[in-house]
Amino acid sequence: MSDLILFWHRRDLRVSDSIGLAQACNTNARVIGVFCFDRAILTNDSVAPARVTYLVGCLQSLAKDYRRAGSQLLFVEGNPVVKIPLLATTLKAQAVYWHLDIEPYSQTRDESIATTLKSDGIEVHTNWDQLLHAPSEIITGNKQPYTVYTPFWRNWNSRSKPAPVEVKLPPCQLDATELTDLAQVPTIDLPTAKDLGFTWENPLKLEPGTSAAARELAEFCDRSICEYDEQRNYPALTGTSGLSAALKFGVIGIRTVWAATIEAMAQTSSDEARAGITTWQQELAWREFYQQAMYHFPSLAQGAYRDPLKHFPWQDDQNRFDAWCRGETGYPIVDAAMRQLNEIGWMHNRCRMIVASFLTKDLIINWQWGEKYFMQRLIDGDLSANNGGWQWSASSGMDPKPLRIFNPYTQAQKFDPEADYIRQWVPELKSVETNLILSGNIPPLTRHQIGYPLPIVDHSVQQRLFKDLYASVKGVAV
Ligand SMILES: Cc1cc2nc3c(=O)[nH]c(=O)nc-3n(C[C@H](O)[C@H](O)[C@H](O)COP(=O)(O)OP(=O)(O)OC[C@H]3O[C@@H](n4cnc5c(N)ncnc54)[C@H](O)[C@@H]3O)c2cc1C
Repeated sequence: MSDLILFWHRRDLRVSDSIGLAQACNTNARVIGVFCFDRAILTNDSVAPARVTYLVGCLQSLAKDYRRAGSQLLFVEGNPVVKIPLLATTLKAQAVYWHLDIEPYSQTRDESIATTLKSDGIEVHTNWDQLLHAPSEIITGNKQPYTVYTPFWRNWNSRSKPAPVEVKLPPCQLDATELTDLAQVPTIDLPTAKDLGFTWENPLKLEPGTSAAARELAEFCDRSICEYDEQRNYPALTGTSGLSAALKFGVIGIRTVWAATIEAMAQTSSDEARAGITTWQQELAWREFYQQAMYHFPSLAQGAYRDPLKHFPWQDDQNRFDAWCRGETGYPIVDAAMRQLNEIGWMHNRCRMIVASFLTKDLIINWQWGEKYFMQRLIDGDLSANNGGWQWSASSGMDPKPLRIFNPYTQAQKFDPEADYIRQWVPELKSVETNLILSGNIPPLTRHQIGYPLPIVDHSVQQRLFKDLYASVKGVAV
């Protein structure tokens, strides 16, 4: 055994505020980082080019941070179950450190790797890092996981939160023998997204790397955290943080993010501002709620949580689905949102709820089709948040209000009252009067002239049909 520790990066692409990396660096050992391009993840059909492009950019920035500290980040490619133990044994590492994850795939993979490493006499050190509270920490009085958000939030919010962790990454260079041995693994140069088979030509919603994420957080705290309560629902405004991709890949530590909210709170005495900050903290709690749900109920990843929706007679019309994907349903707010997703790989939360309700309740298409399409497009695509959002919208998930049907017209009237967002993403509607766009009463001739489709379904008819189908599976009228 050498005095070398490997820190395996996964959803923690940073060298600051990192619990495991701080622990590794506090030993007297040498520490280097490793990232594995997992072929199983990269070749499944739910990968978004924008997400891979962001990931590669973040890895570039992480490698730079290692170099700046006089250390290094290694890259390997293949099956981590094979590659991580192979790298550790080749370098005769004394230990491998990593952060725990809630996803079923990651847990199975990690168990297998831990078993191999231990049988090779290599220590394994793991910590929870991506959550403010580990899944087992926030449980009901009966020691059960929460299945309803509000009591989860009360419990979660009542607990003190850990402060950001200081990391002192020491310089570490591999010696000549270690460098020669690496050829047996082998390590690779950091590939581009194109090398990995993904092309994303449009600008990214968020610049990759820790500095950009820190800047975005600071700007959000200056610009809009205090007005978050009023602004977060208006997609034409920049009223949200835009940090979702950074949080998904751990480009910023969750403790750092929380500390920023506490600081913002300390700097204001206005009740409205405090309400805005609290509402944003509640979004961070939603993120943790869905992660702990996935951890405790991994079958969520496979399908509906609620019984009535487990065998729902979805209509699954491929042509309607394709029109939804392209943003050509004839419903302006739905089309604007889907085109935003297709063009920038991100969609505003209000619009995610609108298009998800439209797909499931108006087109009566299985929510899992939408869940997958989102994963194929989103820069922030994340199993637990995406699955939670889709199950919430489909009324199949952990939510006490079972049937929620959004009216796309009233949603647009309320949240895009000047149709600015709609016109931004559906330019054919630029010269159409606002009230016609918002009410859906754009005359068929105008639609024809500007090349904008007729509505592919009638909202009131479909809403009735959905309710009838729901009543038939539930056995009660709705
Ligand atoms: C159908 C549907 C699918 C979704 N899919 C994803 C997804 O794949 N990945 C993802 O990160 N979020 C997803 N969300 C949640 C939410 O839409 C995004 O987190 C948010 O729009 C990201 O923008 P922001 O960073 O500006 O958010 P902000 O409003 O600034 O919120 C701050 C952070 O809190 C977290 N957050 C906010 N809302 C939620 C929520 N409802 N559930 C879980 N976490 C939340 C995110 O990490 C977000 O970055 C989905 C929501 C719905 C309704």
